[in-house]
Formats: sequence, structure tokens, C-alpha cells
Amino acid sequence: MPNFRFPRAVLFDLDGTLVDSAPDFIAVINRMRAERGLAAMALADLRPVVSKGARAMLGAGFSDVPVAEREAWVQEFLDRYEAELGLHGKPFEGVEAMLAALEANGTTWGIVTNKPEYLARKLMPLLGWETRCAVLVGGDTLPVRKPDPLPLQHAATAIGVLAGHCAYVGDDERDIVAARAAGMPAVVALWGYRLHEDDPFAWQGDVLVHHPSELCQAQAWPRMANG
Ligand SMILES: O=C(O)COP(=O)(O)O
Ligand SMILES: [Mg+2]
Repeated sequence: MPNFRFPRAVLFDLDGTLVDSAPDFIAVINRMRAERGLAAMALADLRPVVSKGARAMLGAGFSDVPVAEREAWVQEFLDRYEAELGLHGKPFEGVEAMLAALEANGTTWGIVTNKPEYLARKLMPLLGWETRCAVLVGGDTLPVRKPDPLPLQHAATAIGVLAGHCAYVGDDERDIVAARAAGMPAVVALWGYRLHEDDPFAWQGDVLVHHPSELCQAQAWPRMANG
């Protein structure tokens, strides 16, 4: 009878894994579209690229605008998102119960996102997570971001856990690439955002989960290195 245990620590991606932030982002894109005389875009058309960051979202929202011109809109997009932060987007259904299960089992948890750190930090008190999240690494905390493994390794070091004792949960291929390169067991969050052509079964994650509630069970987590 295998002895299932919760990991000692878990790091999470933010957008598309813990938080359904697409409703905040569609509000921003559609305000920018309206100001430029364009009709509203459907949430379903933005959702697949939300985990790919601001530039990808601007690309989806303004595909006819040259990349160089869109680049000048990145800060405006982030400023407007900051104003919209958490107004529409919420944790995915089941996330709060999953975090509570981790905490009840003594698992430390934190966040490694590619979102700028100041925006991710601002979201924490809005979600009531500011004292519960043990470490937060953003896309600009270090000189490199996911899929580079360094942000994940940096977060594990900050909470005093070896990479092999820490799982990483993410919804995008670069999350799984980063976890594998960091030596962390990788969990694919299938409830998140991805392109229609993406095949998460080909990402070589250790475990694929359809709903956060599955992660309330110790046996759903990858088998961890001893420790
Ligand atoms: O804002 C981004 O670049 C995506 O954020 P994520 O890494 O939390 O999915
Ligand atoms: Mg994501």
C-alpha cells in the first residue's frame, strides 16, 4: 500500500492556475478597443493567450496593429489592468479548498508567475493570500523568467526547500518546461488557459489534473523525492 503524502512545498503559476484573471483582462482590452473605435472582443478569443502575457494579449486584441506600435501600449495595458485588478477575476472554483487542504497538511505554498511582481503583490491582499503565500516571484523579480528554471529554483531556496521536494503547478507549456529544468515534479492544470492547438499531454508533466479539487487528495500529487 503506497504511502501517499502531500508535497513539502508547492509553487503555483498565477494566471490560469490559481486565478481566473481573463475577465479582468478582457475588460482592459475592450476598453482599449472601444477607445480606438473597435467593437468588443469575445472573452473566448482572449482566454487562450492569457497565460502567455501582456504582449500576447495585445496581439490577440489588436492583430492588425504592427508589433512595434503595440509595444508602446504595453505599459498602458498594465496600468489599466492594475486599476481592474481583481474586480472581475477570481480564484478558480475549488482553489480555496485546495489551498486549505495543503495548509491543513503542513504544505508550504507560494507563487511563481511571469506577471510583473508589483501587480502580483497587489493582488495578494485582494484575495486574502498576503500572509498565506510564503514566497512570490514575478516575471521581473530576476533577470530571467519562465521557461527559465531560475525563478522556480529561487522560490524554493527562499522557502528553504530542495527543488525535488517541491511541486510546480502551471497551465502553460513554459511552466512545465521550467519545472522539469528546475528538477521539480510538474503538475499540469488542465482547467487553465491554452491555445486550441496546444497538447498538454505532450508536455511531459508528471501529473495532469482537470480540477483543483483533485489536489485535495495526497494521492493526486506526483511522488516526491524523499524528504
Ligand atoms: O502575466 C503573464 O505573463 C502570465 O502570468 P502567469 O505566469 O501567472 O500565467
Ligand atoms: Mg498561467
